[in-house]
Amino acid sequence: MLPCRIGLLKSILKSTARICYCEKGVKVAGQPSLIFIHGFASSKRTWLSVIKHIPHTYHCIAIDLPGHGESIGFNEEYYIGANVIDLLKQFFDKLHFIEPICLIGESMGGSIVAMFATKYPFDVGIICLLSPPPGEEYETDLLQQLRSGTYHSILPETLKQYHAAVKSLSEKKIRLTRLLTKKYFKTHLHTVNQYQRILQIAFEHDYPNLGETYKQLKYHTCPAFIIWGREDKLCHPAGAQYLAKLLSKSELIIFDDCGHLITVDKPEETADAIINFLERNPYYESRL
Ligand SMILES: CCCCCCCC/C=C\CCCCCCCC(=O)OC(CO)CO
Repeated sequence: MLPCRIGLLKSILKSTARICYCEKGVKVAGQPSLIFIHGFASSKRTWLSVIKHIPHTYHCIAIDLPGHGESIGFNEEYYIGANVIDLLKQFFDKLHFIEPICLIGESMGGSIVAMFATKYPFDVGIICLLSPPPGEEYETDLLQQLRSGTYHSILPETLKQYHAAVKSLSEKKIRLTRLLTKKYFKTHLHTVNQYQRILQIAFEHDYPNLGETYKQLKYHTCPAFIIWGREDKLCHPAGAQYLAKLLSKSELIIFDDCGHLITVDKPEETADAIINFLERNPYYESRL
């Protein structure tokens, strides 16, 4: 089991921010720490299924983003990408990593990884992007629907919407027991308004600039690993090729029988693929 810690930050903004995180292993000289960033309306918990397959010799940290999981004490300013990036920078500085980090982000977390890498290139040694929203050029119907303000496909509020959401985001035959469903409605329903705000702000501020953000990545020389699910209905799989072309040292893997939720559909395969990529891209190369 991963111990949970709270990193208390005197924030750049008025309020005090707390980033809650889980940690496995210790920092190792010559090896990047792996930092996992979850997607929208998710939390560090989604990574546990992946991290349990990462060898103990690696240092892993999974964080809760502002407004998510057990990270608390935020105001709306923290839902603006630039502020999230600076908050993460402060947080990483406090942890005193010995090497440039390996940043791994799923979905919206992947966009955050891309934004972080463009703003603080020297802090980052390797990036892994798991089906990030590829920007307006590659928009799916589902994403268009979200952008126009209909959120139930990822923020279900009724039992029917909940079943439909799970079905469209994952290829796994998840047996929705009453316990699982009850848990969702207990933990999520009261935060629906907050999540809606996060989406509104993201679509207003950062989403329109995603194309530009990804384009800036082409000046980035760190190795980049892109992972996608062939059956992704939310973030278009064409985004995989698009990003792979933009990034100079990139590699791409597309999982069959895999929807948008890669950490649900292919947790072990994801861990294995990331470790394999890291071992084929030794840390010293990323400094060149
Ligand atoms: C904390 C505030 C961060 C603000 C920074 C925003 C930067 C990104 C800009 C726009 C993203 C729009 C979101 C598109 C849908 C994401 C789908 C997604 O994450 O899927 C989840 C399941 O819900 C998978 O785990």
